[in-house]
Amino acid sequence: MTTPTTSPPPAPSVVLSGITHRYGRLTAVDGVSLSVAPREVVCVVGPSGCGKSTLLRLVSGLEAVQAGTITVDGAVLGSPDRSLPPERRPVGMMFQDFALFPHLTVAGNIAFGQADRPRAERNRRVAELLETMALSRYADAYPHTLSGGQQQRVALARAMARDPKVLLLDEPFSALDEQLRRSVREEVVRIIRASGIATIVVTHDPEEAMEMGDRVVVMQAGRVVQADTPVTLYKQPANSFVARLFGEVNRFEALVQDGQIVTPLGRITAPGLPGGTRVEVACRVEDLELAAPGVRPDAVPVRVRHASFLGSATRVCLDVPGGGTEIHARLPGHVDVQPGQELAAAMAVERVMVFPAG
Ligand SMILES: Nc1ncnc2c1ncn2[C@@H]1O[C@H](COP(=O)(O)OP(=O)(O)OP(=O)(O)O)[C@@H](O)[C@H]1O
Repeated sequence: MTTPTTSPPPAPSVVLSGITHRYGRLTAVDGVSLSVAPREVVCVVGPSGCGKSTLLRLVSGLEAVQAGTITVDGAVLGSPDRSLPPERRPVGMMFQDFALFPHLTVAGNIAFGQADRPRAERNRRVAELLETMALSRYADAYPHTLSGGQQQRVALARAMARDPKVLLLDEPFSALDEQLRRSVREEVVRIIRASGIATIVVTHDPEEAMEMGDRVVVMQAGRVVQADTPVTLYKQPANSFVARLFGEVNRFEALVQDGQIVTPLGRITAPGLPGGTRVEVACRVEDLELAAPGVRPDAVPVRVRHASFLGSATRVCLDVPGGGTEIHARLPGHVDVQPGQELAAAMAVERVMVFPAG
């Protein structure tokens, strides 16, 4: 019998280790370690000011590393005592305002920054990228004559022109309107994956991070709170902040009593938690189940406050009589409920999350 073999995961291409960065007295990045493998897309997500862009600026060389090390394929790009200039780093960048040069054609924009390459090699690479991006027929067009999505692809081609080992995208789609954003995003991810380049995408949009990232790194106040696959982040968030980032939740503060947590929606068991522990119980709106009164013994009476039909789902706002608690449910499709209607609500206990009270 042969022993089944699994191929080892690829060695990380870019490795950030122990990165701390201060602007004066403000610590923008605080002890961040992160690695990205070839072919991997890692999304860094978090609220404004949590240090996402600073991380990218450190990798690109626009900021000098103060503490920690950044390597690509084992070679040091930046550390407190060694810093490769930005233009010598094997790093491609596409930033928010992907400013194309208006006076250069599409081909000229892509060729920009390759001046040190022999002309034939440069032309070959430009033609290759034009084809990859489905832009060949626009080679001689000027940027202002292109759609937003096409301009985005030119910017991506420019970032990839020097065959970087690492690609950095900072809020790459924020200039596009909602409709265009989705299709351009899909297209860009397809191109990046086919290229095999290790990619870090910074976004403040959790849905965008889940859609694009093989792994998503959640940052808060300069620190990595959790780095995981989108599914793990959603199902096993490290804390309440991460849980709320990836979807609307009902939250209750409660006390553990005799191995149980008493919530406005009934009791749940709390194995291993000592009595008197203060906890936060979080239940996603889609994990709140509604039934007619009296049907489910585990459900508590609730009253509909109002309901909104959202197309693919109905969001229902409910009162739990007695405690003054307001809760929300999100039910698939169109559900016909009326304000004032009496119902019963229960949490899908197997998916309820319990965190230490903040
Ligand atoms: N050059 C600078 N000088 C001083 N403070 C800065 C500088 N650049 C960033 N900061 C501060 O560092 C913190 C992190 O900024 P950074 O731009 O990395 O965050 P971010 O998560 O990318 O935010 P956003 O999503 O708003 O772009 C913020 O408090 C910001 O005000």
